[in-house]
Amino acid sequence: MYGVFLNVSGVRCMIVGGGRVAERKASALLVSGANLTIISPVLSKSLEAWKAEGKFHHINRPYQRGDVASYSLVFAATDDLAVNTSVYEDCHARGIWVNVADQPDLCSFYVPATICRGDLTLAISTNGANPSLAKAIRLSLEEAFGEEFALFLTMMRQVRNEIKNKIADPDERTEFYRNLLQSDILKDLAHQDLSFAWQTFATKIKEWEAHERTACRNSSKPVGIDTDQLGLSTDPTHTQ
Ligand SMILES: C[C@@]1(CC(=O)O)C2=NC(=C\c3[nH]c(c(CCC(=O)O)c3CC(=O)O)Cc3[nH]c(c(CC(=O)O)c3CCC(=O)O)/C=C3\N/C(=C\2)[C@@H](CCC(=O)O)[C@]3(C)CC(=O)O)/[C@H]1CCC(=O)O
Ligand SMILES: NC(=O)c1ccc[n+]([C@@H]2O[C@H](COP(=O)([O-])OP(=O)(O)OC[C@H]3O[C@@H](n4cnc5c(N)ncnc54)[C@H](O)[C@@H]3O)[C@@H](O)[C@H]2O)c1
Repeated sequence: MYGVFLNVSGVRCMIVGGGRVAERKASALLVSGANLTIISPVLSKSLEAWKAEGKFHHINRPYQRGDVASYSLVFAATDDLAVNTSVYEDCHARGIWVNVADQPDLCSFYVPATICRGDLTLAISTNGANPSLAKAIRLSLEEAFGEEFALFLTMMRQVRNEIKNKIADPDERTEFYRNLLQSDILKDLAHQDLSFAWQTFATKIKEWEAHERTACRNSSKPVGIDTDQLGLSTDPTHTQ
């Protein structure tokens, strides 16, 4: 399997079926900004509520052959094997990417269990072998990856260009980020302490600049962050 993240914002997506599985797929698609249509004679309670809020277009009848024609991404999620197979055949004939809830062999893609923290997305797949394991791993990782990662990425987005300009060499940048992640910055953010986090960031930039000046004065030394010289431990449990 080849993992990708799809930009479905505004993309015409269709779900055939309106039960529990359709609801789970719809929820993730709507959060991602998909232009969603659901074909089903019956909708679950949550889907009815989202419909009332105008979140998707509902075609209130059973699937008819060819309904998928103008869609880019399709999910067959009825409880009827024959209907799901027809949806697959219609998509396959038109080169449309299709997910078939009850037949992994017919899927052109699987939906992974996902954790979203702002710009961070973690996706877990078992290649269809055991979705329950994917869910269990998601639940355990959710504890380890809190909202601090969303805050961290918001910060990094803001300073990305500045850092690129300041630290032009890609290897040095990698070293800088590695070093930054060994600092207290994520702990600061876990306590929602943004000003501490920015201070930690500023300290790391100053340390890099000081090192850069030293490197320029002593041209026989290779340019790069020497964590020993800075007194920084490479032990990830070490805190500054
Ligand atoms: C990850 C997740 C994403 C999502 O759907 O959002 C997802 N299934 C989830 C949960 C889940 N699914 C099932 C159970 C009940 C326990 C069990 O039977 O195992 C539970 C657990 C629960 O509900 O607690 C039953 C089930 N699932 C499939 C079949 C058909 C078959 O295998 O034949 C059957 C048997 C139906 C039956 O026998 O009637 C097939 C697929 N399910 C996939 C994804 C794809 C493979 C993903 C991978 O690579 O691992 C794939 C191939 C197609 C697809 O749907 O994309 C989501 C967890 C979200 C989360 O909570 O994090
Ligand atoms: N992939 C997964 O993650 C996963 C998980 C659990 C179950 N399943 C399988 O997925 C299927 C759906 O499960 P569910 O729990 O959502 O079922 P469900 O009974 O809750 O919902 C089925 C839905 O399909 C609709 N439907 C039936 N015939 C239709 C037709 N001709 N056209 C359009 N809609 C039609 C029904 O109105 C209903 O809304 C089952 O076959 C189940 O075995 C897959």
